[in-house]
Amino acid sequence: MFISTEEKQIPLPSEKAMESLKSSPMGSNQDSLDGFSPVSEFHDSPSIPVICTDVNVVPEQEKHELEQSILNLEGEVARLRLKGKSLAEKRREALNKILDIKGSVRVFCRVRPMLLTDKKRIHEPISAGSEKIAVKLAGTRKEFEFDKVFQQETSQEDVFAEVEPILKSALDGHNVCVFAYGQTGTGKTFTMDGTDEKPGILPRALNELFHQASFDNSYSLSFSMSMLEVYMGHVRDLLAPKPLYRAYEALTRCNLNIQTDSKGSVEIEGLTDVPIPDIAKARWWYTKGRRVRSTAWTNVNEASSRSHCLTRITIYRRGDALEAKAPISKLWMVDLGGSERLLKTGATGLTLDEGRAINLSLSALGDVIAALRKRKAHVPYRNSKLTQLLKDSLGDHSKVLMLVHVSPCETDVAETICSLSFAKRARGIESNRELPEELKRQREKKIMLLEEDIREAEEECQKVRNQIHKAEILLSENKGLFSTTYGLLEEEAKIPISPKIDLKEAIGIPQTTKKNIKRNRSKSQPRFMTSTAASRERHSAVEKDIVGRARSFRSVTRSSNQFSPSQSLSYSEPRFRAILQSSSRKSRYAETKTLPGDSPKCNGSDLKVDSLPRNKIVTSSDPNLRVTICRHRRRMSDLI
Ligand SMILES: Nc1ncnc2c1ncn2[C@@H]1O[C@H](COP(=O)(O)OP(=O)(O)OP(=O)(O)O)[C@@H](O)[C@H]1O
Repeated sequence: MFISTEEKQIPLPSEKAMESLKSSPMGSNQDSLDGFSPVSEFHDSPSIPVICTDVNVVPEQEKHELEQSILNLEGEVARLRLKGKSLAEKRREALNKILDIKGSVRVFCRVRPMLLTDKKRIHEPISAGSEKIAVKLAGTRKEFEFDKVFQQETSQEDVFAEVEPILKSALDGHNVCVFAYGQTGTGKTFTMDGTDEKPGILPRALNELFHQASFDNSYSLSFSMSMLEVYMGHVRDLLAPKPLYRAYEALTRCNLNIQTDSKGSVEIEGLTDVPIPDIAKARWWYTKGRRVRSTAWTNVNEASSRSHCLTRITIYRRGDALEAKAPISKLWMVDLGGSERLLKTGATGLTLDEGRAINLSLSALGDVIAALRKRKAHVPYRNSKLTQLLKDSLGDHSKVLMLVHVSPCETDVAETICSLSFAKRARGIESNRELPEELKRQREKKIMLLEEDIREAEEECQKVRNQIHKAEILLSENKGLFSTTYGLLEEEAKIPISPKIDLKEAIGIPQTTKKNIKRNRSKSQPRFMTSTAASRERHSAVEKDIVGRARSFRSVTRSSNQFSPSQSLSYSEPRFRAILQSSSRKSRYAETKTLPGDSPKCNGSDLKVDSLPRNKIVTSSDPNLRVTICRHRRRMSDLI
């Protein structure tokens, strides 16, 4: 018999048996085949030596080849994983280059659309382009430039599309901060949280993180979440369990200490950090945190716009080399307090203090970002709680994205100019020092090429992931096949007489007593087909030898990380052969499922096989197995 693979036709040992059978005096006669049992053990009759050799050695070859196929599939999975890792590295490098060109601090501006509640506009105070925004005030025109300007009609999807690369940086191990800054009512919360119909950056980012984690083959990514609020210079844990009775505990939870360890990593003492194993849990905790914030605001008469709300996602990974999960990065998403009160309010008392606190922290944040953008040696982190909290996420190797929100209303123009000036300062580029057009064009071209590289790497990565998935399915099926078939064979070796019968029991054939089995077996086979003590001994010696060699082969193969190209391609051959042989073996087992008194025979379909084109031959008489073989073949061809 033959099976066709992509590369060539492989003669299977059992085919030799069939051919030998035909050429033998017995094989030339159809009737004489009735006495031939494919499950025969060794038989010592010198008149039909070929049959004896084949039917006894084939199972060992099948076993060896199936084992080889498993090893090759394992090697293939390892090779594909390595390929995936190197593609991911390529993508990471390209993304890093883009972010380096664009700068580790990026500032976007979003103009809120007109609302029904807004006063009717008389003049258009704001005109926005893709990177520039101009504001008219009392006959003067001020122009501001940003990395990106989102006009009034920009959708949440489009905003998120620009934010997404920075999330990938977080997954790549960079600490990341995304800030929403602006006057109250300009859409900070809309951008960060959004609505159910139009989700904002935070829910989309959570989705994206879990989506990316589900793709990650080389590392097992996991996440945890914390939420806190900075109000009047105090740090409050938004996810802490309710401190119902202990006033002291409640107080300390409202004023957490910030520590920096020897490596410069920021620790917030006692801050609740909840694991988020899936998106549903993540959303649940996020909603809880938001609700606590709102409640607190109502209870203590504290406006959301007068505190900063920070959500921290810590990203962990457990890699091949890492036993314990280790945090790799922090992703901060910050809805900053509204800035207008700082300018407008002539408040006294608590309101004045709140205004001062916000004023101080926002200006401290502006100073830090400007220092980072200008790559100054000294960065003034210590000037506010907000910047202390974010110290390790605003420095070297971190990425910062500031989204400045402005109102389109004429009545808010003064506030708008203040916000845009803050953003310009954070951006650290004075108008008169803008890049020349030619340099800009070159940068854009380079970015486009790098983006193309990223796209290609991602597409390739996706293909590799699919291949890994398919190879893993095949591997687990092969392992299952191996353990069902040969696990039982090893068991059967312990029973000296009639070893095949236990296999029948194990594969679900109605049980019969050993006595019956012996009788049936002796009835079902001519005496010359049954194994002798000597042949059994020889069989077991051969088996031991093959198993020993397979094991030593396995250890050699496993020690090697990479398979040669020929191995990676040719694994399909033994794999098919093994499956086919296993199936033919199973079909032979099926034939042993004879009722007492029945004699096993080569049925007509078995004989027809030879008249079929060789590449169409499927040896199994078991329809389930035929399906399995076809499925395996399809998957293997998908893989290549
Ligand atoms: N891009 C937008 N598209 C549609 N509606 C928007 C947009 N931006 C803001 N809004 C609407 O404007 C109103 C104020 O927005 P939002 O509450 O997000 O402002 P804010 O800056 O967070 O205010 P605060 O500082 O008080 O929290 C909301 O009703 C919101 O739905």
